[in-house]
Amino acid sequence: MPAVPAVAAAAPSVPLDDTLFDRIPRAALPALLARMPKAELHIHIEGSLEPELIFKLAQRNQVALRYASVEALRQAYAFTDLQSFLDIYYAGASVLLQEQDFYDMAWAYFEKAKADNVVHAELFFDPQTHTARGVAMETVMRGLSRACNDAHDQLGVSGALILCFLRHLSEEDAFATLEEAEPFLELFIGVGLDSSERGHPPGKFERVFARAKELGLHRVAHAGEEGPAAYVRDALDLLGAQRIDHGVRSIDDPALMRRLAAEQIPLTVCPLSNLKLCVVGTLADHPLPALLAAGLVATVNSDDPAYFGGYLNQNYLETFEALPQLGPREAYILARNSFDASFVSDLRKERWTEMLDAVFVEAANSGA
Ligand code: HPA
Ligand SMILES: [Zn+2]
Repeated sequence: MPAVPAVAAAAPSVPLDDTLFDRIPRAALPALLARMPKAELHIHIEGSLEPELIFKLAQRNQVALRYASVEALRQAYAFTDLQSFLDIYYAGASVLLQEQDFYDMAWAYFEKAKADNVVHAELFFDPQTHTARGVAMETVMRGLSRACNDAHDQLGVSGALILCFLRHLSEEDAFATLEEAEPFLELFIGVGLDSSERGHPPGKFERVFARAKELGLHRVAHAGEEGPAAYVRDALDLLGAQRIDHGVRSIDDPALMRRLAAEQIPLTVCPLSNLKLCVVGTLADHPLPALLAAGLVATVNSDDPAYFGGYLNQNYLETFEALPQLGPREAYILARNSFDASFVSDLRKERWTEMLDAVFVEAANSGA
């Protein structure tokens, strides 16, 4: 018996007939990847803070930085693991103080998302990083949600917010954060779990995730990025996670792979992040093709694009360039998966799928 199920059982239906993908030459892939509509489901909004904006906000708010210039800061972006990145990421976020700062950061992201033909983004934010510095929960919430509203109205990109608990902090701190966020329940759609994974298993947050469920919130969790496949199973069983962020270490556990495929649990995979944080040695070694071949609902995302070398289209482009197993069919499936795995209505998913189908039919008919 094969270790994992075949792809056909779980893959989304494809437009028209399957030969459509064969009519699209590989040379047309970069333009197609860029042009196709897509959703982004794993982006830490604080990780979209570009060095230029960090310096601008530092000046505006009179915050001292450890780096003398934009160039010096950028040069520090050489990471050996998750923690080496997180240290710089939290330092960068220290310039965010006013509602307008959070707005400016999120608006800058939405402009990049629009350019990448992202139709919908579900943004993680880390309130504890800000409330610990004396910034009010309301300041964070209002700035980010105003940017989401304006992105919808002015750019036609929809956005939703997911509040992440920092897993290196205590359960008590997470509970206090959720309580502080309760007056703003209409401004965010779910909770997540991020920060240092090793030594902080999902079980630590079982009760706070149960409370989030009671409040009617969606639940996602980072698991299996640096931590073991067992953390993915714990995120499902103990936290009731509806999506797994990263999850690439699931590849080590055939039984878990079968479960993820059977239950169609989406994984929000971030290839450039995995490369920059040394989760994989090269993109050519990335498990994305194996995850897709096993019938998992894998998606491509940027994680912390200002730190990891690119926004969403750059992730697609570099990943497809490095992995010849990925072609037009996989591009279609990844975009479809991004819609299917999002927390929106079936009607909206259908609309985006029709747009996606039209782009692929046109690419097949023009042979380019
Ligand atoms: O990739 C990540 N992993 C965990 N926590 C994070 N916080 C921002 N990015 C990440
Ligand atoms: Zn992440």
